[in-house]
Amino acid sequence: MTAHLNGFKAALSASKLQIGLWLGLTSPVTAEVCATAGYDWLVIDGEHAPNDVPAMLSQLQVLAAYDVHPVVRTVAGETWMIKQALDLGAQTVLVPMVETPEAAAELVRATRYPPMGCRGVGAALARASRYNRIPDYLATANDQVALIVQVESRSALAQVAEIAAVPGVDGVFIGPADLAADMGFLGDPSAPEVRAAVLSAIRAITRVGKPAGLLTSDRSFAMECIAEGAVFVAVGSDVGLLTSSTAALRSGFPKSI
Ligand SMILES: O=C(O)C(=O)C[C@H](O)[C@@H](O)CO
Repeated sequence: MTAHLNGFKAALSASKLQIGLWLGLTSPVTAEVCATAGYDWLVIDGEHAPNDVPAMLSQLQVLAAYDVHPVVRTVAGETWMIKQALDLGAQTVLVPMVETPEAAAELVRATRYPPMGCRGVGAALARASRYNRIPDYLATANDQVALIVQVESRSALAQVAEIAAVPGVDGVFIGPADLAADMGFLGDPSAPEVRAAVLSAIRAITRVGKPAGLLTSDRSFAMECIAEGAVFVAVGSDVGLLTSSTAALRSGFPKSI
């Protein structure tokens, strides 16, 4: 019996649309508020938000009570970072700035136990195995772990089909902000050239039978990407929602005299 099925991985494999939200506030309280809003996945962002290991752990613990899938984004694709995220209990890891199929293959190895990979065995101490209370954790972990790689440069985009096709890559996320920067549109992920590149990448990923994903807070572009075949689409962030709604609320009242 597999005690911890990765429903998100199964949904991606079945091309079942998954709508997500970015978590950058590092709070288990706000994570729990977001967990009851109806999203399918929530990204605990360790790349651009100060989500350190204790913060990741507390958010993973609160999210476990809800029907939402936590995804942990590591700062980079270092084997030790991935090992730490998986042992914390993340079943799906998102790794930024993946440039080549070879790099993707190394990341696959980092997420899987031998003989498929090189993930270090520490289940006896790890929340991932519920501290060894999941009897078949080691035997089933490789099948339940999901690796999502981020493609977010012109050079990576040129090899996106090859990256997507790497066995063990369970999804490819296109990063519009970094792709825009690399394309010369720093700060403008909505530039027509960037959007065209994102849509082209979605088609290429889908053609090799892998799920494509992205983050965009532009609803019309999100719907366009979904129509193009995107499967896992994050549509905003807790930070963005808080900054915009707090300002909007205040603007409805007279300025302080
Ligand atoms: O490049 C991107 O876009 C992403 O990878 C998502 C961003 O990093 C996210 O933090 C929003 O800025």
